[in-house]
Amino acid sequence: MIRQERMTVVSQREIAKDIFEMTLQGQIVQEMSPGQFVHIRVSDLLEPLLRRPISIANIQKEAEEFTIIYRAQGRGTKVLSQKQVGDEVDVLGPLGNGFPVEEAREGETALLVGGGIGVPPLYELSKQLNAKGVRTIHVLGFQTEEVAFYEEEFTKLGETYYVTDDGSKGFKGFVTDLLNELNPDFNIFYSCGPLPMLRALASMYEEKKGYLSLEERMGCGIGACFACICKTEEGQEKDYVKICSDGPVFEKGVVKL
Ligand SMILES: Cc1cc2nc3c(=O)[nH]c(=O)nc-3n(C[C@H](O)[C@H](O)[C@H](O)COP(=O)(O)OP(=O)(O)OC[C@H]3O[C@@H](n4cnc5c(N)ncnc54)[C@H](O)[C@@H]3O)c2cc1C
Ligand code: FES
Repeated sequence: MIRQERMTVVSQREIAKDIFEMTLQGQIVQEMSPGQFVHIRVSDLLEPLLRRPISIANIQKEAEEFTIIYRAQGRGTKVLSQKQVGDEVDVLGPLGNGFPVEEAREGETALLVGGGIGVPPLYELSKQLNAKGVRTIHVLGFQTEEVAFYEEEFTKLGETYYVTDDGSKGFKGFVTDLLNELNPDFNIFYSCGPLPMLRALASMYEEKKGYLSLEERMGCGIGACFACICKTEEGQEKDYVKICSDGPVFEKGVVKL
């Protein structure tokens, strides 16, 4: 069930250049699953008015806490990065349909491919896959070393590779270049990141089962304003989907990339 709650900031730290990790406490954590997102009103003032959509990166139900990882780039996310421990934040969520963890079976291998600020939702996904006995391989792409994060966290969960545009950390190039070299053996893939990366993966692994999380500019976040519509591939039930309420995660082949 979608709810609006004033959640309390329990930690906030900069984990890479302009990349912040914020943990919030509140009751809606109980409803969260990997790949879903929250819609955050960053200020009680009139400006900035629109909420910002941010993925759920880590869920700790017992403590009623969840974590987001976000890049402070524009007006809204910069305001968010100034919040202090004890401040309250207006959160709407959890929103959307997340990654189907049940599609990977115990003993199978899942390939998780992330790019930039598409990496955060893969962390909770990997935790839940590992908890049910699925082996995970993580391939994480960033522009440079200074904006890369969570190496220790992902490495604890499975085989982890970093890829940077300039080679400052790990492999130099695109995640697809590394995947061509690695040629990993896996049963299913999950991915979140920039559209060109998702497009390249979908055509590279045409014969595999895969799920892609899409990012689109959003208004309401709950399916009411049509700000986030995308065309579907031919043969689909609907001609378009709303990323916020039908997604953000779709099976490969549903949305025209
Ligand atoms: C489902 C979903 C999950 C996301 N998860 C994350 C995450 O985990 N971490 C993270 O850093 N970012 C994430 N993003 C992107 C994030 O929402 C934007 O970077 C952020 O809204 C930009 O706001 P701003 O205040 O920095 O920029 P501004 O330029 O001030 O934003 C102006 C307006 O444009 C919208 N906007 C700008 N860029 C984007 C974008 N790329 N996607 C959607 N709306 C945008 C904002 O929501 C706002 O309404 C996600 C986006 C979506 C749709
Ligand atoms: S953001 Fe309003 S319909 Fe998706």
